[in-house]
Amino acid sequence: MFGQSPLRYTSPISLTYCVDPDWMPYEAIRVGKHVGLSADYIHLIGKYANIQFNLIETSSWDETLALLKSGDCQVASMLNPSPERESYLAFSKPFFNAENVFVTNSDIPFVAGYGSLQSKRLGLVRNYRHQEYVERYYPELNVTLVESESAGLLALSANEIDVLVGSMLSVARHIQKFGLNELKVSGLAKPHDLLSIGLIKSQTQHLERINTAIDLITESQHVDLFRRWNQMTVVDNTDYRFFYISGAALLLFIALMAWRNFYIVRFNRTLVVKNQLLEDLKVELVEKNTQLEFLSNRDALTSLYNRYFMVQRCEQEIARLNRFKENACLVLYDIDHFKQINDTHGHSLGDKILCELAQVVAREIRQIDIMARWGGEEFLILCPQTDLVAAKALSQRIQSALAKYSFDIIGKLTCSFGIAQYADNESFISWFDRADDAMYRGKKQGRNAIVTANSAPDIVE
Ligand SMILES: Nc1nc2c(ncn2[C@@H]2O[C@H](COP(=O)(O)OP(=O)(O)OP(=O)(O)O)[C@@H](O)[C@H]2O)c(=O)[nH]1
Repeated sequence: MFGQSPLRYTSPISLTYCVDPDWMPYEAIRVGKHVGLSADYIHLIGKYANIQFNLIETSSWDETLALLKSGDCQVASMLNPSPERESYLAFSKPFFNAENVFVTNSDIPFVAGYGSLQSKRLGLVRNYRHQEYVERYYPELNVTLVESESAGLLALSANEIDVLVGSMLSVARHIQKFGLNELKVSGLAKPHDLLSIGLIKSQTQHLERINTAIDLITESQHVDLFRRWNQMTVVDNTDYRFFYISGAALLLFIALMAWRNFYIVRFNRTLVVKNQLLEDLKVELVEKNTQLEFLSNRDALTSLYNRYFMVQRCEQEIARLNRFKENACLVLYDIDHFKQINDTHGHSLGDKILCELAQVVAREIRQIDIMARWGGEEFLILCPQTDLVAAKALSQRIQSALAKYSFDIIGKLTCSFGIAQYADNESFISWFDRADDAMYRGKKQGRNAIVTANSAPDIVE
């Protein structure tokens, strides 16, 4: 898998090295053999730098660090620089970048950074660079040290800690390996890993040889190695039921609102039409009522007030007269020999003559006078604020108007008039009867007469 590269260093050298025995996929010792990503890099760098790396087996990272400090191990195959480590190691160029992550149980949705972990139990691998980092920058955090990332993940699973910091590739591998599916990556943790080779200070002269070898590693070789050791499977444990239910509820709500809106718009339209209809009906009703009022008060043939209305109006006038002690007269007039007109010219001409007469007389009376067709060819005029002299003058005016007027077909006609002035506290019947009596006396006395009726003897003109 590794391509051949020009060897600049012909004189071979030999160095002892140590690894983290439990940090897969970065590195580990399995059956006495160095395996993992750093094993491939050490092999490649050794080949390019002409260095024979001899593994010294350790059982923990602590032991590895102790052997490096004592000088028994001359090289650390893969580790991050840190201020503390720089006191006894020189570091090569970084040859592998990796993310560090916060791992939690799935009930913690997101970890924004160390600052958000105040109330949490934070797990860190003993002597990993993060311990040094947290002690320096976040000394207030509640830290629990674990022996390795795998031990930390098991502690997290057993709820002994709330959050563990580890390298993305290794924790992902351990989660898969142990089937810890309730755990998940909840955020990125600083600092970012820049993995290098560490050389003890007494061997610093070989650093250039190692850095040159690192430079010879091509991009495609880096990618090959990454792919070989990164077999991370992303397990999505998100419970989408809530989203589906919320989405369905939202859609249902929107549909209900749209349906409601549709019906409100339709209902409003119907309401507008119904209201218009109601308005039209109201107008029609007012018209009909006006018509009805007119019809109920009027004579259908002549359009004069009818007897019913006249009786009511006279009763009102009587109430007023009794209170204010004013004069008022009734003038009752009847067409002379009307039967002959009907008999000679027919009933329809008789009707026409009645209408013409109503118009001729209406022109002669005052605005405050009220005229009604009392029945047949008989008419009654109520004259408020009028004494006998004025009523007589009115009757004469009508008489002269008739004398001048020429009716259709028949030419001239005359009427007989009976006049009665209202007497204090008199009933309408009594008042009318006196006028009626006067009018009939006029008939008897030869017709075309104006006869007054009062407490004095009747005066015949
Ligand atoms: N055309 C027509 N005739 C009517 C109407 N109402 C009553 N008459 C007629 O009026 C006539 C009244 O006749 P009479 O009561 O004898 O009175 P007259 O012929 O006028 O005689 P005097 O009143 O005594 O002068 C009758 O022929 C009725 O039929 C009507 O609405 N139209």
